[in-house]
Amino acid sequence: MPSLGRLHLITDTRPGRDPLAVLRAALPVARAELVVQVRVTDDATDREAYDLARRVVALCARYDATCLVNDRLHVALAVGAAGGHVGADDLPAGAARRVLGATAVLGATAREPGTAAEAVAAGASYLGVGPCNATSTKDGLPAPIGPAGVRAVAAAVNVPVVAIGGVTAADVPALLAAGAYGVAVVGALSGAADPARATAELLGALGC
Ligand SMILES: Cc1ncc(COP(=O)(O)OP(=O)(O)O)c(N)n1
Ligand SMILES: Cc1ncsc1CCOP(=O)(O)O
Ligand SMILES: [Mg+2]
Repeated sequence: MPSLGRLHLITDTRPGRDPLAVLRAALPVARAELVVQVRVTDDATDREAYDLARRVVALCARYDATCLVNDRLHVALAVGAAGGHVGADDLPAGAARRVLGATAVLGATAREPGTAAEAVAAGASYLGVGPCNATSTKDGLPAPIGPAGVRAVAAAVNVPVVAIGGVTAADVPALLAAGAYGVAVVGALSGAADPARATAELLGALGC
């Protein structure tokens, strides 16, 4: 399996956003370093998730980028995505691994070392760790864990740790120093005036 990309772009399907335009800007810059996670709002239908994921898989294939699907693993399988990402309200990591198969990329959300180690033992191949900072992109999150929280999780596992939550290029050096392998962003790219440039800034900070 090729190594996991370090820059994870999570689709922003909120009203007024254009996730495919952001993706088209980011892909030529980040290419195989980009992991695109198709994340739709909870009220989106499976058909809407499928239609978006199918288009993302096709775009990613042109650049050797990786497409994952958040939550809806049946959609991941249906579109031939490389894998999926699950959290506390989704299938447990072990069940997700059984659904996706042994070779798929499987991300699991973790905020502290104990649950992180459990997720890895159950089959997670990377961890999404956060929220690192405050974010307006997702409601109901616990308090930010900052680089210190990322450090605690990274020290407890032997899979890539992807830091998430209000992450900007300015945060990346401290997150890497804490043991993060990469970062996952919504707003830093979706809200950027120039998403291609913002992609290049994030990659530069990641040392890619
Ligand atoms: C890389 C990454 N990390 C964490 C999450 C959050 O997943 P989850 O806790 O299941 O919340 P939702 O994204 O499903 O609302 C993620 N998606 N990606
Ligand atoms: C889905 C998710 N899970 C934890 S924070 C977050 C949102 C990340 O978005 P942003 O990069 O805009 O803070
Ligand atoms: Mg989820």
